[in-house]
Amino acid sequence: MSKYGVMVMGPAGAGKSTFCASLITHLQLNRRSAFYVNLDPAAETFEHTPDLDIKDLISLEDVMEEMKLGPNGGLIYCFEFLMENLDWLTEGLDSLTEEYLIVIDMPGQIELYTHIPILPRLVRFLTQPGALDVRLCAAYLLESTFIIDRAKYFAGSLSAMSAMIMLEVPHINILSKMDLVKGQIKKKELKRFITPDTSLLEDDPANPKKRADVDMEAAYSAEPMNKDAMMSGASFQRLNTAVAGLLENFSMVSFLKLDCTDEDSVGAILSYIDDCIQYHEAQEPREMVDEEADMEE
Ligand SMILES: Nc1nc2c(ncn2[C@@H]2O[C@H](COP(=O)(O)OP(=O)(O)OP(=O)(O)O)[C@@H](O)[C@H]2O)c(=O)[nH]1
Ligand SMILES: [Mg+2]
Repeated sequence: MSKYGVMVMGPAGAGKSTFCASLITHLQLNRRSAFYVNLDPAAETFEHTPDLDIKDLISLEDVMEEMKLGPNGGLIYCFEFLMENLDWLTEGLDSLTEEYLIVIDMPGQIELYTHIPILPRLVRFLTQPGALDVRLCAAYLLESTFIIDRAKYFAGSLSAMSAMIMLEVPHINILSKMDLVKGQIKKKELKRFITPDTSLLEDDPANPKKRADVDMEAAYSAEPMNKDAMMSGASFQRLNTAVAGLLENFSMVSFLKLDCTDEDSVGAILSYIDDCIQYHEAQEPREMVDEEADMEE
């Protein structure tokens, strides 16, 4: 019997835990079963108490103190420890039926999603047929305020693509906190950020080529004079163009929009997740389940 789940990932502060909480509330309101797994050993407060919490296995505080590690090294240590104690996950998840949506809240350290091979191993373990066999969807959150700074938006999109390629499970990318940009940017303009491509750099306000008030000779001259100039200099623009071109060529990243304060928005994302993992195909018709329960009584 398969299980169904979503792994919520993304950089620090992207809104992962808030999304997990809104998703669980939405599932509960719709009479669906959720199982909340917290894999962030640094998380302290929760809107919904986790059903399974990595802190019961290992504490980041203890690791930092005993191993003399900083928060990032400590987190990697915690994940390595988790990988050596996967029975803990098996025991926690084994009895779940296909009715449940397992919601996994991940930490925000970007190292986890880029160059350390722990996550692919964890995902392979969770999805392994014949074992836990979780049909897993990865949801990668990026904060929508990033779109104001094109360079940040492309860097974030690149990390989303890197996670996508690394994990090899159905994947959705989400621009979170849409309520923060809705009033500030026109709808038509917002639409352009659904799929990252090089055209977004053509009218980048930070691109000196596009700014009449910038002395072009100076902007493209050899050495930047200060940090701001460095972030808008010619080599930086070339780098951004290359990154944007890469994203366009791969044509893998596109974003769904999420506003956690809006129930419909959370519901729409849940529909995408359900489709990705074919959740509904595995469910018995609800009426039949209810009837059977009535007959047994
Ligand atoms: N306006 C608005 N704020 C949000 C939204 N989602 C999250 N936030 C805020 O963003 C901040 C970070 O949210 P979290 O959910 O803790 O983010 P996270 O990705 O879990 O953070 P880490 O676990 O530390 O990486 C909090 O102050 C939230 O209240 C949203 O949809 N709209
Ligand atoms: Mg969090």
